[in-house]
Amino acid sequence: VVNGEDARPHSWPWQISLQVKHGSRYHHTCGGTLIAPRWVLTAGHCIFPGDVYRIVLGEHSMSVQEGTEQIRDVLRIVVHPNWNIECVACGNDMALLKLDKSPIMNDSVQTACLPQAGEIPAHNEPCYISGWGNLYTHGPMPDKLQQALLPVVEYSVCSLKDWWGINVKPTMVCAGGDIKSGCNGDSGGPLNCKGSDGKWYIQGVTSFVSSRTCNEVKKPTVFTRVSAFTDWLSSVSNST
Ligand SMILES: CC(C)c1ccc(NC(=O)[C@@H]2CCCN2C(=O)[C@H](CCCC[NH3+])NC(=O)C(F)(F)F)cc1
Repeated sequence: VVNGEDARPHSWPWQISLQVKHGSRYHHTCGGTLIAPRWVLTAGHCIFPGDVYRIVLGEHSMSVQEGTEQIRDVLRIVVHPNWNIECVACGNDMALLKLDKSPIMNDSVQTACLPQAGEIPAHNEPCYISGWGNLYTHGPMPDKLQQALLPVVEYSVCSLKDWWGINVKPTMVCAGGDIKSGCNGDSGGPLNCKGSDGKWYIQGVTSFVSSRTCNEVKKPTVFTRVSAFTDWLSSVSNST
């Protein structure tokens, strides 16, 4: 997250760290969201066949064992059938990970709310991106979970030719577009938007930013729009 701030610890209790095994050690590779006791939602582009993953829940500082961390193995990975790593502009950048067993739900680990099917976040709706992605392009990873307020940019603006043009689809959500943005390592994490009921809904899964610089003006962070995939999400997470 570029130009964000330390999140209050565990204030996004559905945020997870997806970690990949290299040799004998695991390291953070993507964010994700706990959407059901045994299911984590992340980005399709975070998943590489043959890699071994684990999920860390209740995390805040990567360097401090706070005692709130819970680690789970991944039993099954379901990447969206229409995700194509060669075409991030085509969308469908989503994957579901089934945990070997449910984490203990507490103040540091909770499931997130999913939006209604077809619900479109309004222009300028205040949403927060959260993640342990780079603090700036080619910059370091933060130790503590970061967050930044990214106002939603409606599709009619985000698809303008000097914005994302045809690279953005209606199955995506744009947010930000000035000095704050997601950055590499925030992939797969949530776009947290407060509903009129005061609850936080996951309206997006962090998908892409400008390949020139994470916080390029008129290149908002682009998210997979969760409300376009509610049928797929429930069909998979209700399967065995
Ligand atoms: C739509 C198309 C023109 C396009 C637009 C932007 C990009 N961005 C990028 O490639 C930049 C550079 C590093 C990774 N990256 C990204 O945007 C990667 C997804 C890459 C998937 C494709 N390989 N996502 C992230 O870094 C993010 F934002 F989710 F945290 C790639 C393709």
